[in-house]
Amino acid sequence: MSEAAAPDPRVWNSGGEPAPADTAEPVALTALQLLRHLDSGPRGLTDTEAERRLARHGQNVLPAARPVSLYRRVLHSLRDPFTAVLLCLGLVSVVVAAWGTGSVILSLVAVSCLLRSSGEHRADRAMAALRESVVSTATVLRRPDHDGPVTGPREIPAAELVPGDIVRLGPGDLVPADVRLLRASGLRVHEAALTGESAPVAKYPLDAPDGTDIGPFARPHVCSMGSSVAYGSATGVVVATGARTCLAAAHRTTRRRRDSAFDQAVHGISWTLIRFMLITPPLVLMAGATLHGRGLETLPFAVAVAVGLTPEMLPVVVTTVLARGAARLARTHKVIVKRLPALHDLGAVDVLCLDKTGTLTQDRPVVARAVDAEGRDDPAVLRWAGVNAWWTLQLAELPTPDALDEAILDATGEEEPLGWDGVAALPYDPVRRLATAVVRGPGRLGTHTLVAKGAVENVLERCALDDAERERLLAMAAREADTGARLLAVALAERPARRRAYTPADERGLAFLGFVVLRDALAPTAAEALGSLAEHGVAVRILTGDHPGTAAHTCRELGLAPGRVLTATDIDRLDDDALAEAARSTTVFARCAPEHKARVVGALRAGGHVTGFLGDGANDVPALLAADVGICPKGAVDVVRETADVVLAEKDLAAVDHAITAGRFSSAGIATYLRITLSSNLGNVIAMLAAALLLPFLPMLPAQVLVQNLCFDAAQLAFAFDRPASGALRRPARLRPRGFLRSLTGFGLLNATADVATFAVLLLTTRSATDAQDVFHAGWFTENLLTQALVMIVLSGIRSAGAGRASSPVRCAAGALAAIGVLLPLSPLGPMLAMAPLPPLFYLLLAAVLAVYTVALRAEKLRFDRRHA
Ligand SMILES: Nc1ncnc2c1ncn2[C@@H]1O[C@H](COP(=O)(O)OP(=O)(O)OP(=O)(O)O)[C@@H](O)[C@H]1O
Repeated sequence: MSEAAAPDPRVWNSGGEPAPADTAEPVALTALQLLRHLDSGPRGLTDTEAERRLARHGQNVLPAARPVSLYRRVLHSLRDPFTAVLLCLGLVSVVVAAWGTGSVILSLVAVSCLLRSSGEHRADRAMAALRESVVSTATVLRRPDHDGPVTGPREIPAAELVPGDIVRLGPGDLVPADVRLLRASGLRVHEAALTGESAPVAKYPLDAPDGTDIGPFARPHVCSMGSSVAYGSATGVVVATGARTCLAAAHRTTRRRRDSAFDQAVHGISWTLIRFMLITPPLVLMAGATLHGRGLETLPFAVAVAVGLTPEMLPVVVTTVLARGAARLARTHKVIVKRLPALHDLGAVDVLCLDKTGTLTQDRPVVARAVDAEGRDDPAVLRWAGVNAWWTLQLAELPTPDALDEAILDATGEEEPLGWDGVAALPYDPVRRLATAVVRGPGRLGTHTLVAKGAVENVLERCALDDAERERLLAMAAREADTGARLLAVALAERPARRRAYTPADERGLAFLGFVVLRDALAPTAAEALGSLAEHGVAVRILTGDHPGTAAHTCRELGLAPGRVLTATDIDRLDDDALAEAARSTTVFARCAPEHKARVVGALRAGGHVTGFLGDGANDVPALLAADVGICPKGAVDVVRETADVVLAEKDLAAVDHAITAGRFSSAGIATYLRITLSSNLGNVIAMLAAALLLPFLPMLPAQVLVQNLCFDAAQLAFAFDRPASGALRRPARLRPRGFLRSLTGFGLLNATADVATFAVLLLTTRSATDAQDVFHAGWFTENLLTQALVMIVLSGIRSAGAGRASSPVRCAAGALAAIGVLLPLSPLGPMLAMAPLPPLFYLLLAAVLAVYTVALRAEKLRFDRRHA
């Protein structure tokens, strides 16, 4: 194809720019005209042509999905609330000509921005590399050059699609670009990410659409990038890719999530501190003016005290701890965390929702027998189930057999049900829990036979039966299910042949035929993993589409008491509050459609639980989005992998248990860092304010406060490389801002008391010195750094609830901090920072203060551990 004849890039630009006036609106083209317009055909593009189009149109990725440059990242990090406040304080210092304070604060901002952005950049690159291993693919028809034979559909990375490509869509596929439908079979797509509509929407081909502008996402014959196939299948032609899709034009992303538990915690802590930081300078100024008649000259000190409260390294430590935890998890257990904060949320999970099939069982069902309405073996029931499975798959645009269909086809042992021709199919749909094939028998041209198979309740309610007989059959099925069997009901109906399309409304008045009974063995690691999750304080909820009896039996076999099982009908009867209450004590929820799973997850979250959800089917997407952490196996359908936060190599509960433990280690690392930093900072600020009120001179000069801050910040980086304490954490680790900040008060007050005691020692030992102020400053500097080193050593074992010692990076950093604290005032730098050497008696008395402080700190730590055990 010549460049001139290349498809008009605006061909589907319906999200924004109007179509050019001199061309027909492509929306209104017939399918054939559109194929011609795109210079494509039903057999797809040639490989060479596809390559040329890829070079011309670029990769099929949304602009937002492109990597962020380091430069943009630095700019972005200035938007962090701490950095913004520091920046303001630095600028205020410059405005009042406090050059020293201003330049130290601004360099602090620069260093923390650089460290944070380079850390995030590295973490993102590592995450991108991990994500590549779970890249989305598309099923495309391409033909070799020079009219060679068609090679059949093949999988290519979705990013390589070009306009004119012919794609096939099946259940669970992400719609990889904007696609005009050419053929479809029972297709319904989820468009929640585009339109907010949670129910799946029917899509079907229109040969000659009327071109009325009904909005980019409302056209029934077009599937937009960002939607996903709920069920059914289709073949279509790609009309727009990447930045030219309606999704890109509408400036939306495919997923919008609420703040996770982690984001909420960090925001909560940050904003409380920022409020303190903002009220500190006016307080110091007012106190200085009232008590000592000081004016604006106190401002640099006031600013330095506010800076002293900031955990500047928070973003750096958080990013590094989470990125290292995620990398370790990928290396050791092949678990990929796609969103870093999800690692913390994993550690906080206290309820894990699972589906049954494939998680507790192997999802390798085998047919045990087929029985008629009286419970007698009847091979005809299996044969009809085979006809249904064969033709629903054959008539799908993209056949995606599930394990039940495969088991039935294996059991019938026939390549093709002889003599039966497929007429139409209503593919399996998890809401109707039914699949129907319409077939024509040998020599029966005037008759169509509807063969329905599906969940017992759903098939029986479509059968022409009196209530007593229906009840009898339901009870018979329940007895089988109570033995752990999975059941499919099969029913038939004969109808006069017709050309009109079949719809679910035709699945009425069926004649019940019998049940196919299947068995699915337990997953080998499930029982052990359930035990381990229970030991780690994680409650499990089973949300399954299967029969309540089958689900309860499976749980019992795995040692999980099922209690009273709630079904979808029960869930529908409960309002949100009642469901939240019921979800606290119910373990098994059966016959769940996708929205029931999402409602139960939502109810658990509303009840204050941090909830994880493990699923792999397209019907699990709403629940994955509703959960704090969505988990799926690598083999899950595209839309699930795209939606989930955590991807496992296999659907293995043991891997989830490992991931939860890894999340707890990371959260514990961050909490330890915050606890140590904030309690020291809080203690220092309280003591500094007290001293500023009582002393006739400033207790520390602004430059001294800032140098001390810099040293402490640098030492804090060691927490990013802290090794997790040995022994898994036994409880969910969630950062709760209020409780967390409250828990600091004890440590903060102890620190302030040690400071004030030193203050007394200093007054005692330096009263007669000629350079009393410089000696005082040096003494306090030394004591501050020594107490901070002590806090690092004593409190870093806190994460393991009593056990464990500070890891070596933390011990080295604490040692360096202590050395600087003692040596700096004695070094040539001392006089430059207005510090003078201290008398030996001071060191002696300081040692006594520190000894008492250590004992008190250990006692408070024990009390803390006991309270949190
Ligand atoms: N291909 C199919 N054809 C007909 N009926 C089916 C088919 N697949 C599943 N069903 C019926 O629908 C029910 C629900 O299936 P669904 O896939 O929602 O859940 P599940 O696989 O049973 O359990 P889980 O939710 O634990 O994975 C099944 O128990 C079965 O009765």
